[in-house]
Amino acid sequence: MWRRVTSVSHLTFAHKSTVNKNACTFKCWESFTTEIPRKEKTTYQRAKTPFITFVLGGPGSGKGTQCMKIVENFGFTHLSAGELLRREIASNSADGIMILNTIKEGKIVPSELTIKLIQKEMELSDNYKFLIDGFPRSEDNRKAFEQIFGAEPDVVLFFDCPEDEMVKRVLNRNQGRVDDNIDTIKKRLKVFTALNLPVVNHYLEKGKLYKINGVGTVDEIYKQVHPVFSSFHFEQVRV
Ligand SMILES: Nc1ncnc2c1ncn2[C@@H]1O[C@H](COP(=O)(O)OP(=O)(O)O)[C@@H](O)[C@H]1O
Ligand SMILES: Nc1ccn([C@@H]2O[C@H](COP(=O)(O)OP(=O)(O)O)[C@@H](O)[C@H]2O)c(=O)n1
Ligand SMILES: [Mg+2]
Repeated sequence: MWRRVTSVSHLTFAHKSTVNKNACTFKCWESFTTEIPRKEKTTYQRAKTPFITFVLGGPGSGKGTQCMKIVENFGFTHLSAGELLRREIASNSADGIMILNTIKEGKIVPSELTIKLIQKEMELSDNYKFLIDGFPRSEDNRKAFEQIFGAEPDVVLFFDCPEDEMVKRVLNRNQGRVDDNIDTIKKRLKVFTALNLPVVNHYLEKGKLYKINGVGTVDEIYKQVHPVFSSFHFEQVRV
């Protein structure tokens, strides 16, 4: 039996907060003690602390595609920073035009704005497992997240893919995105090398980085991803 907990600011990130312990609140679920604890329930479920995965990689490296498989298998909530920004453009918000121009130029939207959108989605969610896809894309993104959330990610996935493969995939993506053209992709690749790789190196040094070879079929790549999450002993949604 499950009951909903509406205010859990006292639980949030308390175990790993270094900056701002009460910065963010979440909804989550708590089990009654009358239920016999099942063996596979994890420390994370019992502690009810958010489990945060950052999903990094260049444009077209396969982040979104692999996130869908992680959601299917492990029940994560997928938050794509790019999707949240595109949704903001579509809603004609005050920042819409600035976001659109930034995306067309392949540049990075101000961190506080992107983090506000991520934070809102996390607060609306009843889940505690989050995939934050396409974030942080710069050291500024990373530092602002740590400052605002008072926490670091539990896992950082990095999809390593050669530029020519990424360009090919983006140009074939066919989702009507304003940035899926050769001019923007060239700019995005430069921004990726200059701003995103330092973030990758940061997490490598911290021992949190799982580097995945992003070349191969979707299933071949997922075979490398799956053990990362199995090792945390989440209940699998689907085998
Ligand atoms: N392993 C793969 N091999 C070939 N194409 C892929 C692979 N993974 C994803 N794609 C395709 O490449 C494009 C970019 O993938 P996507 O998941 O959107 O990447 P990202 O989110 O990193 O930009 C999509 O059209 C997707 O269907
Ligand atoms: N943290 C982020 C993520 C995306 N973005 C913007 O959104 C664009 C598209 O991001 P995305 O994650 O959807 O792109 P893909 O890597 O999926 O192709 C980026 O090129 C940036 O302009 C950002 O400014 N900051
Ligand atoms: Mg994507």
